[in-house]
Amino acid sequence: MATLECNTTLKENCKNTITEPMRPMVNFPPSIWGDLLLSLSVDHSELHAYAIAMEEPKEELKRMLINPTMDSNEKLSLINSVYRLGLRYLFVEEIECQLDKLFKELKMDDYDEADLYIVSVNFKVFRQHGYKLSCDVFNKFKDHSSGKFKEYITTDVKGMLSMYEATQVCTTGEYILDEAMAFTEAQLMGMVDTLEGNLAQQVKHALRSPSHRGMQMVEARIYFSNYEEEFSMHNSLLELANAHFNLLQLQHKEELFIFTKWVKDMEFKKITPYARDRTPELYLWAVGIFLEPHYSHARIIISKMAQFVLVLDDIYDAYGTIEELRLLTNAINRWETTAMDQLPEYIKPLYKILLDELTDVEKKLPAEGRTKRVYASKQAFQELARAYHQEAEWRFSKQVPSYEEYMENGLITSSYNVFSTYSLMNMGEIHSEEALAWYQTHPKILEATKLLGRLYNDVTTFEFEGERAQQVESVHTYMKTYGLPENIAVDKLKKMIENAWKDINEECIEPTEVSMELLAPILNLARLTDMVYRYNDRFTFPEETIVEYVTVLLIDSIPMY
Ligand SMILES: CC(C)=CCC/C(C)=C/COP(=O)(O)OP(=O)(O)O
Ligand SMILES: [Mg+2]
Repeated sequence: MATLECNTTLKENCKNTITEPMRPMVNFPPSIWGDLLLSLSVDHSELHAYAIAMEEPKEELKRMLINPTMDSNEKLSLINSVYRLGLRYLFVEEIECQLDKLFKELKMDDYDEADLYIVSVNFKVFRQHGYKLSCDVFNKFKDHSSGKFKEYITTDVKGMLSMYEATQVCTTGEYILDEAMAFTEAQLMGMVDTLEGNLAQQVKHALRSPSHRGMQMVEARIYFSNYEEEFSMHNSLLELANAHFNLLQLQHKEELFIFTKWVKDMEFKKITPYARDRTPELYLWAVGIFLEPHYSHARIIISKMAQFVLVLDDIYDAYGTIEELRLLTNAINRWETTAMDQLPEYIKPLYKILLDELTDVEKKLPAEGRTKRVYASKQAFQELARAYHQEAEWRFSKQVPSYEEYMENGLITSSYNVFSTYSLMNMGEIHSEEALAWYQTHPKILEATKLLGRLYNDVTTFEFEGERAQQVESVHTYMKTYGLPENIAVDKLKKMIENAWKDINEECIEPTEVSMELLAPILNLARLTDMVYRYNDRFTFPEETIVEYVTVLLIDSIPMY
């Protein structure tokens, strides 16, 4: 566990500080990776071999997807597998065209004879691709005299698992889905220890992380192992998914190497020894936002931004004195090399890297409308620094703000404005104009994702951060503002997290404000939040889950079939 300690002898490091610094210093657990990451190497002939291995099965799959004679349930199940294996981006047009057709032709009585599994898969597939199939399709599984779900479905484990997965795409006011989520979750939890084989693995994983809320690449890897019987009869899908996973892994490995080398060359360990050392974990964050090979440049940028967010977060709430933080905020607001003179010695190198690197990122932005994009990117960092600083002022003056005041600031300290800005600005020429205009309207999906990020982080970490946070987090501000005990406040905030998910889901239903390609990085940020904060702060304490994910996603390949 990280421990909290104060250090009173660092005056010599902070020449501009007049008073004796009392630092809220935290000993974060060290990185477990050692030099392994710098020994990662990629054989380009292997990359090429996987790309070749994908060609034929990809064409075969296109033919299958547009095959007019395939049964509609079978087709939707195939599209489900394609989605879950992280392959959707390869078949966007074919899938859209098929779903359009199937959705238009759909009649509610088509589902009269369908079982729970089929209804649930169809429902999830339509919703995840933006088609609002009514939740009334689940009415027939309810006994209307008792108002409860029919008893017989509890014996259909596969159906209940599928229903549980389907409820994750629900939107506001769909009460039957709220009930179904609670019902299936309780049923599955009650029986998980009695299950065997793949089904046991599937249920265990879904309860740990439902697929709609999971990180796509993790979900794809798990689906590949646990759901073989759902897709392996389509040989081409099996071959494609196998080669695709390994291809992505090699590419991601190479990018991780580049990012790791940058972190080392910039000497972050030396200049920010107080901060968490989380190189592959940060890179995983970037893979979570963008999975596709063509977003390689964006992934590297996101990783670097995450490194800056991480060290800024730790300097603002785990190391800096309030005087130092005032100077730092002021310098970030000025955003010019000469502002460095006003900074304590130990912060100078960090400030210089931040300015240099962001200037470099800006130079690589598409030329058209660059000025506006540069402004938005810089603003995002300046706003973040001001918000971190505001939190620090509250803490240092032992002032607990109202919940509303805290959250107005807390949406910014979620840091998701930085991630979404840099994601949207670096998706290439085609998207950047549309992205910027949309982003400036404060889209609901982004606001909901920021809320989710702030609340999930606080609800999960307030106990650990207790002393250091000085109650400047959502749980205590909510308790104080509304005069509630801790358990009730936590329940209310958890409800808000669920509501935020509903808003996010709603924003992904047609007609959407922008294309799914622009919504995806924001939806993926919400998914990453779920992955990191569902049970504990897996970012600060990565040893349980994140280490496992880094290993399966970036180190171990899947043997070729
Ligand atoms: C979202 C990502 C990947 C950002 C980089 C790392 C980071 C700042 C994690 C949250 O830390 P925290 O739990 O200390 O946040 P806070 O101090 O805001 O509670
Ligand atoms: Mg922090």
